[in-house]
Amino acid sequence: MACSFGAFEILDSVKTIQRVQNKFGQRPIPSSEAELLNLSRAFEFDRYARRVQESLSLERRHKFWETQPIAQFKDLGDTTLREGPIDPPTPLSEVKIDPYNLPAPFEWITCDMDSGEMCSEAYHLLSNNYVEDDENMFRFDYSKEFLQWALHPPGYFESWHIGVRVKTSKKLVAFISGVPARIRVRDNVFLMAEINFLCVHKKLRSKRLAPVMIKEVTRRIHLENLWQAAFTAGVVIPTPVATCQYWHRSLNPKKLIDVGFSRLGPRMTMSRTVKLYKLPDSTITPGFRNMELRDVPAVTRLIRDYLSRFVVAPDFDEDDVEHWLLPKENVIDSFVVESPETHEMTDFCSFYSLPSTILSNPNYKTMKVAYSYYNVATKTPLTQLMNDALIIAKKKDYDVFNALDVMENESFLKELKFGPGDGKLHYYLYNHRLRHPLQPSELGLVLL
Ligand SMILES: CCCCCCCCCCCCCC(=O)SCCNC(=O)CCNC(=O)[C@H](O)C(C)(C)COP(=O)(O)OP(=O)(O)OC[C@H]1O[C@@H](n2cnc3c(N)ncnc32)[C@H](O)[C@@H]1OP(=O)(O)O
Repeated sequence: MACSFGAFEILDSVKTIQRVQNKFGQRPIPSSEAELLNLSRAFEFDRYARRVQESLSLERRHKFWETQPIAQFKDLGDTTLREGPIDPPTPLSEVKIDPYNLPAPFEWITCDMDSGEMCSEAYHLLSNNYVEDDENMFRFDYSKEFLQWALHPPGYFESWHIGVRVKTSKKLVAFISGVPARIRVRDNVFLMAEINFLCVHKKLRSKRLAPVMIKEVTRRIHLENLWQAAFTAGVVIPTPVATCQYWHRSLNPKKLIDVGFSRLGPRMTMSRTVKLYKLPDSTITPGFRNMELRDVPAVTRLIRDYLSRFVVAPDFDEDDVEHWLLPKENVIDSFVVESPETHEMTDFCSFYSLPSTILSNPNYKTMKVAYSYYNVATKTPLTQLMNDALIIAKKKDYDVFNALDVMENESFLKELKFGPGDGKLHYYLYNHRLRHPLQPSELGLVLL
């Protein structure tokens, strides 16, 4: 069961307790009324501290995660712990050579995602077993093209695309993947792995297969001399570096209401709702156009400059920008604003395509969903730029446009009629400790 205190509340209370305790350390004997009041407050804080401690001990144990080099809940608020890598790299000669043991019926495979057959198998595993919403109404349906794109960035390692098969039937029943990425945390750039697409077939859940898969991908990453990783998850494990929220902008409100993704607001009719979310037919920013290969150097400059202001962000070079941001049909859409007069590249926006399967609706099978990716506005107001992105997404027949509250997204969400979702997305770093959890606006990283 999840703890009744959120990680941030706990950190806040621990920090407050420490502040009060530090004060008392300097002034041993309270005499004035004010000091007595402070003392009684301190007792309250003390009680609160005990409650926090108790709730932490009641908190479900994390048998696996407690053994891993990640910030633990009990470390929250401990300002004596150093920021940065938790464990030093081990000599490569000491990294385990053999794969971890799987239960006897299963075997490891390395997935060649260039092979149509392999990619199809991974696609089918994920489209039937990957992430669902809390009510099991929708399930992510990453396309094959998307998976190939997501798993083949510059310098990728095929050995980090890992499957588990049933030995006898050869059926693929689990998957996990990593890709390399340079990620800057404050002033230091780390070569990390981004971990994604961890999936165990529904029939094999709760059998502790996930920890073996995580250990195996870790081993294979260590063999390439990488020691840090970044990932996101909907679940809370020790310890999020940030907790973000998804916001949704209806593009096709009627369908979204019909399939139960959204509800008709109070005192709203369907026709008023449709009108509320209506968008212009074409974009309004002069010089707004699709990004092309020739734009890679200018987009790289724009994006590097922009991302430098966040605490955690990718360290993109031109190869990364070409891979991650050049448009790819039904995978990634990217746009630049090129000044019609000076031909200077002033702004950039992008979204990726991740449909969801609609589970058990008689009329609709799929929901077309665009996800805000990286956006940089230096001349055009960000809200206007994102409105143009919404216009394009609508023209491309997306049903909804999602955005996290990372980077500067908060500044446009309400004005552009995004509504807050109920799901949270937690960001994690493996083998890297941050002194404090971050605000979503301090994050310059979007993981797929
Ligand atoms: C240096 C390099 C390092 C590289 C590695 C970096 C770390 C990468 C980490 C992975 C990043 C993945 C990023 C993504 O892809 S996030 C997407 C995750 N996938 C899904 O949600 C798809 C649907 N669900 C499933 O397929 C299964 O429920 C999964 C496979 C998720 C768990 O399978 P199952 O339900 O059958 O459980 P179990 O009995 O085998 O194992 C239970 C243990 O697993 C821990 N658990 C459960 N879910 C997650 C989760 N999302 N991240 C991390 N840990 C998770 C859980 O707390 C417990 O440990 P502990 O609480 O007892 O300690």
